[in-house]
Amino acid sequence: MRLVRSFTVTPHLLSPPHSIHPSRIDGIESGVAIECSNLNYSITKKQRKLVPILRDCSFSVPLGQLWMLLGPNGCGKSTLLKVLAGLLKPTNGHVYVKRPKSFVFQNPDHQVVMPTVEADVAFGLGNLNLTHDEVRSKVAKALDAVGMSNYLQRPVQTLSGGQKQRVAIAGALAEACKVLLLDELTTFLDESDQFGVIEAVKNSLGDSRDVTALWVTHRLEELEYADGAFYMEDGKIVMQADGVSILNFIKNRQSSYIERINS
Ligand SMILES: Nc1ncnc2c1ncn2[C@@H]1O[C@H](COP(=O)(O)OP(=O)(O)OP(=O)(O)O)[C@@H](O)[C@H]1O
Repeated sequence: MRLVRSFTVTPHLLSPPHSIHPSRIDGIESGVAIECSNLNYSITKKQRKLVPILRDCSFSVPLGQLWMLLGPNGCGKSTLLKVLAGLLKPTNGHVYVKRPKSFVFQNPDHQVVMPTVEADVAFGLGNLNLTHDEVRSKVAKALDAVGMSNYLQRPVQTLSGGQKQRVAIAGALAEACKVLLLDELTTFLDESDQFGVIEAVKNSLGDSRDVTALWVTHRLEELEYADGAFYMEDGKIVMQADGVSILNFIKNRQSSYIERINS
């Protein structure tokens, strides 16, 4: 498991009964890549006081789609993504995420660990007993999916933030990842890098749509790329809909908030 850059979460990190509902193991057949029901996550503070962070979250993401997760600062987006990745164990409720799954971190400077693009994308393939040609072929295919084929021998320190994110995603794809969990990748990026990364994620879903992505963002303009989206507030999923409906919902909420503070 890679703790820096993207990492593929191995099955043993998720232990039933908290993480997999028995009746949902067949989620793959029903066309679902991610599914949560009544998911709660709380932290214990001083004097054993339980503080809820995620409250009764129920939602699903269909296979082969790019979904986005939005909500105000501190509403629980990153925590939810970490629960889906298996980094945090839910307090109760059920989680199903198709495997293998990879989590890509926000900071592009934490994404790449090897000196060249080729070495970095090949990094996770080391234990798989592959021939040199097989590794090269997987690396080439993954870099093609994120539009970075011409960067094979580039030293990673010469890449932009968005290019580093794309290399991290290629690393996950090379490892045959089926679900990408992407935590605010575009926060530190300029506009061209931002849309380069979104295009790369869209392309990563593949022609056969066998990869699914869940993308946490603050940037409303990214919603036009989404097949669907969630809006969270105070640890709850408030709405699950298409990108346009979520966009309108957030804009209405922002307008009524501005009206309230101006009145
Ligand atoms: N280990 C922890 N200890 C105490 N509070 C925590 C812990 N982890 C998360 N929280 C709190 O839980 C809430 C949700 O945090 P989280 O980072 O998931 O929100 P977020 O929606 O991703 O925020 P942002 O958009 O600012 O990144 C916040 O109020 C945060 O302070």
